[in-house]
Amino acid sequence: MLKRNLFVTGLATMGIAAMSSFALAAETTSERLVNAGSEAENGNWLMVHRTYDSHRYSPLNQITKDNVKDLSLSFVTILDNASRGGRYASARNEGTPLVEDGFMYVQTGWSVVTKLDVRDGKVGKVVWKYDPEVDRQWISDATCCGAENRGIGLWNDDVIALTMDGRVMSINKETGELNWEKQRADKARAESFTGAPLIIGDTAVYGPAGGEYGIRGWLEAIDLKTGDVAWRTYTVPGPGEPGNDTWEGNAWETGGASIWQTGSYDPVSGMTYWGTGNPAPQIDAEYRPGDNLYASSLLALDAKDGALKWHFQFTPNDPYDYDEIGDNQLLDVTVDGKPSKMVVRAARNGFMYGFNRTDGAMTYAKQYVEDLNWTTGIDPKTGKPLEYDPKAQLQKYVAGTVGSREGTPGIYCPTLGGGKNWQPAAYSPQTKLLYITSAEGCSAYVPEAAPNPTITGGEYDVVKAQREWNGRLPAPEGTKLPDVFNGGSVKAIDPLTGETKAKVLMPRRLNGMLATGGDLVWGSSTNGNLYAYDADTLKEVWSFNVGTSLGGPPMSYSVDGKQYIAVLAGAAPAAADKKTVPASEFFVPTDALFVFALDK
Ligand SMILES: O=C(O)c1cc(C(=O)O)c2c(n1)C(=O)C(=O)c1cc(C(=O)O)[nH]c1-2
Ligand SMILES: [Ca+2]
Repeated sequence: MLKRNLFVTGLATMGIAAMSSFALAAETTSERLVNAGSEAENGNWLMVHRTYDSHRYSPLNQITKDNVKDLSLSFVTILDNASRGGRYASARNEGTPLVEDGFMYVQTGWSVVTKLDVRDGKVGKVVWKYDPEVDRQWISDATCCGAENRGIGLWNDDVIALTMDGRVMSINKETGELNWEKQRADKARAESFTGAPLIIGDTAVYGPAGGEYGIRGWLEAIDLKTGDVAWRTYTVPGPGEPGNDTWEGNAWETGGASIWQTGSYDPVSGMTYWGTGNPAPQIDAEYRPGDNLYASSLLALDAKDGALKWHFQFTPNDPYDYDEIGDNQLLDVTVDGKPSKMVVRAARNGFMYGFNRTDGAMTYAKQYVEDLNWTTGIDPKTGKPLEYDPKAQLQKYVAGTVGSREGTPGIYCPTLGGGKNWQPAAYSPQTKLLYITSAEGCSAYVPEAAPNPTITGGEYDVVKAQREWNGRLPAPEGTKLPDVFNGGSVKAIDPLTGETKAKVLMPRRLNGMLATGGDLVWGSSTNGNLYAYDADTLKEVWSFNVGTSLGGPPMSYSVDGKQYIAVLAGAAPAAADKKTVPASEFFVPTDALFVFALDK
């Protein structure tokens, strides 16, 4: 296959003297990544959640509550035609741009990587583009959610990027040339890569999406010096391994527990924290009696060898599609006068959880969504939902919330998509609050028996399986959903207790959060708006509509002392977006970068 590399500046043909005028980017060493939150890196954003603790906090404070009214658009770069394909109206560019010393790196839906020179603040100059020429038809036909990307990584002189059709690529940062690529996800099983890799030491850590159609999930580290696999840990235990008995028969082989949002890393302990997706099939638990470890769980692993140190399962035998892939914030705090190392997580099942991140002991679980009906609470001792029955093979939770193949819908809140989904949270060390964006409301579905038994068995035609079956049917006409608020929210939560301190309700959740040093919190929407909120009150203090659906969460960087806010467009508008921005109905999905700064 021909690989297209467009060296836009023509750098390759210039002399050495001319080249020296291009400030060669410094190496992204592992030391810099460990210190990505230090003052020396204030202007940079070197990994998808900015720092290993996943705080998505930029200390830049030029833009404040008082002057944000003067924020304006600095430049726009169209990155591609909208990554349309197959069943989907557009790509979902859910990535966070990375910025290192005035150069930006982004990846869009069809896995194309672009390097831009953003130093002059007036235009995003494309330096190079690398197009891995992914199998677009396969992506459109066989993946659950279309052409999606949640970001990339930087390691030394290279960009580390994953493709939706399952490759790990190392691309030279200066030249945009491919160093090497490895096919790591199994297309025959519909494994694909949608989450960003996490660079730890000389490895990249990542795992595949594909939990909707029966993969056996895994997390893997690749040695970036050699391209060899350093370790792979399956997120569903095999025969003889602890937890395999939580799957009836051979259901473990296609048990899901995929990985599609990037984990966190504690460089002091060497532990890395990742969430896993739903057990497969997503709604119909009758295919997989048992708790289904380690699906819908938080895993703590040794980053050196992938050994599982502890796990916590949020929704055992999950009958709601409550994937728990979401981001996890690491916090070093003082509780009752004692230092405490925590990991916190707003779970898709509607509860905010705190854990001791050394041993996994749950410190609290508190409801954060407006409405939740599938359980009456979480047992503070066991961490299990109160209705959990350790002897049952199929959990029923609160009556009426789990549907049956016979046609009774399960009516449950939060919705199938959560609660909080992949859209990442941000934590501000100034306000000591965690900012999340969540869906509010309820869903109703009927589990759908597979038309033939092989469809859940792994040896199937993934494209045919996608067309024939998605494991659930809409509830029968006339089914009444609980009469509750239906939409989205942004909430400020005290991560030590799970208590909600401020909130704003809206028709649809945002694409993830950013917190900045000027006491602002930022979010972007498929309605085309970039929003700034007061970090204390969540009062909206500024917004701007870009005229096309934004897809990714915002980030912040600086060049020569000037602070910028950047965000990716590339998504389809939703019906609810019309409530806030009527014109969104006619938005044309566009793969683009929007960058803002104070106009002075
Ligand atoms: O189980 C999986 O492997 C898997 C993968 C993905 C994905 O990679 O986008 C999503 C989901 N599940 C999912 O359940 C879900 O709600 C979802 C939303 C989105 C999105 O991009 O907005 N992706 C996914
Ligand atoms: Ca899923």
